[in-house]
Amino acid sequence: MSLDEIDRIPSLLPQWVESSRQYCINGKVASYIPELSKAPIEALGIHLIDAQGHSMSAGDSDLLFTMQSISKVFTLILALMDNGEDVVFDKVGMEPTGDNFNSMLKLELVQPGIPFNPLINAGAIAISSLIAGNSPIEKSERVLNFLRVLSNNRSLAYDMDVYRSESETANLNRSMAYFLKDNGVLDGQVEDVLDIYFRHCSISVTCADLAQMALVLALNGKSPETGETLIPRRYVQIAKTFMITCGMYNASGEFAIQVGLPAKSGVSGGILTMVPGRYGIGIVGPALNRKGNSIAGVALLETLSNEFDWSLF
Ligand SMILES: NC(=O)CC[C@H](N)C(=O)O
Repeated sequence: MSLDEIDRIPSLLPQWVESSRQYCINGKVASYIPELSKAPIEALGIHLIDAQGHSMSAGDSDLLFTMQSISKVFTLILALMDNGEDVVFDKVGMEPTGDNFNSMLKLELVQPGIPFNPLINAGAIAISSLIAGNSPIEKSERVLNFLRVLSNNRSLAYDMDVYRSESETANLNRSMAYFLKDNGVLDGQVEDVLDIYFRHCSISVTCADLAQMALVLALNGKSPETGETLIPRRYVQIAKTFMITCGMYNASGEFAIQVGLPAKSGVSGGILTMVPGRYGIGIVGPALNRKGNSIAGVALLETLSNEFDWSLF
């Protein structure tokens, strides 16, 4: 951390959170998964950890929320570690869609059945079928354990209410999964694959958990505590590239211009981002903008990135 930042972040962060919080009223909490609609619309929290383990937080950083699409970054990494690049990129592409995360439009239009990338729902469902394990339960446990290691939090667990709520209402994801199965993209039973997907989306975290996971990516896969390699550098590179090109849905270009950091958002209002080599950052703000990203969270990141010149570009 540069001296300037050490001095300024802790004192400025609370006021930046409060000024960004005012955008919440222009956003909407997701409700297509009924349980998510219970989230507090005015909440905004942030947690930052630097490479030396110093942490800072402000606002509602203790709020628990589900990872949702943020988990897709880590199932991609685990699928790469389990199968290698050739197998994974046989099932999913490497390109942004420009469409909504749950769109089916290009699934049939371009290369039938092959999702454009692993961060849209269709791509992440295909990735769920590539997680190694002898049973759907074992596969889900491997994902949860991987995230427990990366977050350095052994008690990470599912939010079963959100899990059930999504599982009961996921007609669109179900239809995509059956379409993928029909095109030979999914291995195994469709419902088993969907169960793995719903479970990893419903892993419950705080901003500190996201910041810790992000810090591992910021350090190119190394544990901040022990220096041990938790993820091969090549797979971190792939994940970070997808975060830049597709991590903020079809607002990824705008986010790259305004903030310029690899990031992944989720429909519960979480954002995981990092300043490579320096910080892991976790944010929550359940009020979403029209593209589905945390409206206040994006505003807060724009302020931070501009103040400290964090853009990679
Ligand atoms: N954008 C998201 O976070 C979407 C994840 C959510 N579980 C879904 O499939 O719809």
